[in-house]
Amino acid sequence: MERISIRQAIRIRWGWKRLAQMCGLSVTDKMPTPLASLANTDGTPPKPRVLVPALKVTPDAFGVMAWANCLPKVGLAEFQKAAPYLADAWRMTRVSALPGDRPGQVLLRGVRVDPLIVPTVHVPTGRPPEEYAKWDLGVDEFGMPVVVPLREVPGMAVSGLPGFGKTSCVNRLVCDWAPSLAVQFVFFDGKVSHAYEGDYADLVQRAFAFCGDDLEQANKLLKELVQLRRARSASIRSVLGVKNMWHVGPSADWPLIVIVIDEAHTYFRDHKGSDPATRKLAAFAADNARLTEDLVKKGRSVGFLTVLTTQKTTGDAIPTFIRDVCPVGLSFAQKTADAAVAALGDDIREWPDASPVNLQDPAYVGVAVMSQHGRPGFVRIRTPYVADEDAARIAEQTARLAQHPARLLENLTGRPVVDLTKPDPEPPAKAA
Ligand SMILES: Nc1ncnc2c1ncn2[C@@H]1O[C@H](COP(=O)(O)OP(=O)(O)OP(=O)(O)O)[C@@H](O)[C@H]1O
Repeated sequence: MERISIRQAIRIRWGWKRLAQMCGLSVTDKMPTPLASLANTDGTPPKPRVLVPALKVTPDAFGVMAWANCLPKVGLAEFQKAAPYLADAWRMTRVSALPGDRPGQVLLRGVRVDPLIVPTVHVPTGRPPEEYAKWDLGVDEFGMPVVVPLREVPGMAVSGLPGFGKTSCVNRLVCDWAPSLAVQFVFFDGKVSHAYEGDYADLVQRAFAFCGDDLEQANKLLKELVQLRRARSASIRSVLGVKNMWHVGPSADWPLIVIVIDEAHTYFRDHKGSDPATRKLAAFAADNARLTEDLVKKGRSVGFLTVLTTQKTTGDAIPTFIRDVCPVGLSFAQKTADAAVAALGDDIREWPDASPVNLQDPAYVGVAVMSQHGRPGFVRIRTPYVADEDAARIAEQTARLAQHPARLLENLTGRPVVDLTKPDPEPPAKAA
């Protein structure tokens, strides 16, 4: 693939001067340079010069990256307008024009093969990540890496039809972060009753707690987590000396707690019926939603990140008061436009090309849609597959790093984590 791209890059470089002029990416400079004026001794008017943007082309497996310098009246907008013609001339599936690495530069990304339909595999290295809370998701439709910073993010919702890669996507995050002592995991898997049955059978070794589809057990574990959240909130100033953990970053003593709630609808779904058993389930579901809301709404500054995955993020699956406070939303294929709106917000209606409804073809297993960071619109991402053996290897290698954050906090404060059933402790009296 790369060899073909090298040949294409050479052809692009050779033909650039002519093509740029034909695509309107040139300017005519009528004013002679001082050197031309000096050289002009016979008095004839100097010829105008045609300037084309300088171009540097680099090939890679998907196609080429080309950096072009802007000229007067030839800027990003002109390159964006010319992109479809460049794609045809360069024999590319798509060419995009983006701002370059520095002002006055434009990056042209040409892809020969569509990166979205080429499945990729990620083999976790087993080394701690260089940066905390950085989520490498995969590549976008132009083969460019997509990274989501999850610092200060309290929650995210991953949705999509069954079998389109939600679990594999979350697996990657867990495998990449598992080698760090500054991250602790807890898994809820609403699809199974016991950890050994489901997708988390191997990863569970790296978690400090696990819960299956039992609503009562989930309620107990969520209560413990809220208890821990409250204990952290009460002691963060005295232990870390700051009000927000992200100002100092997570550490082995005060780790980032990643709560993965897979098949989240299991825990929150409303149970209709008047018999005592159904009423009990409904009460647990309502309480689980309330506790999860607490973790998402109040957990950010004390180091909680809640990851909810479900097939549909409509209000009946994840209560809207939880979904709407998750700043990051990712959607794999969806069946209906309403499901796409629930997952990605109303804006997706204005970007029909990017809608996850178009991803129902099996070629798009592992492809997700996310809103662009700091820009309008949406990005489609090819996420890599993480093999079960690799996930198992990482979990086994890092199992000894799993520690209960409540015990870690008790070591720091010398006090047991407060009981949720007791009222809030009085705030410490202000120093005179
Ligand atoms: N990124 C990917 N690239 C290629 N194939 C993938 C990818 N992710 C998943 N798959 C394939 O799809 C199958 C189902 O993936 P996964 O379990 O992650 O889906 P899911 O959306 O979590 O489904 P469910 O909702 O049923 O749990 C995997 O066994 C794998 O074969």
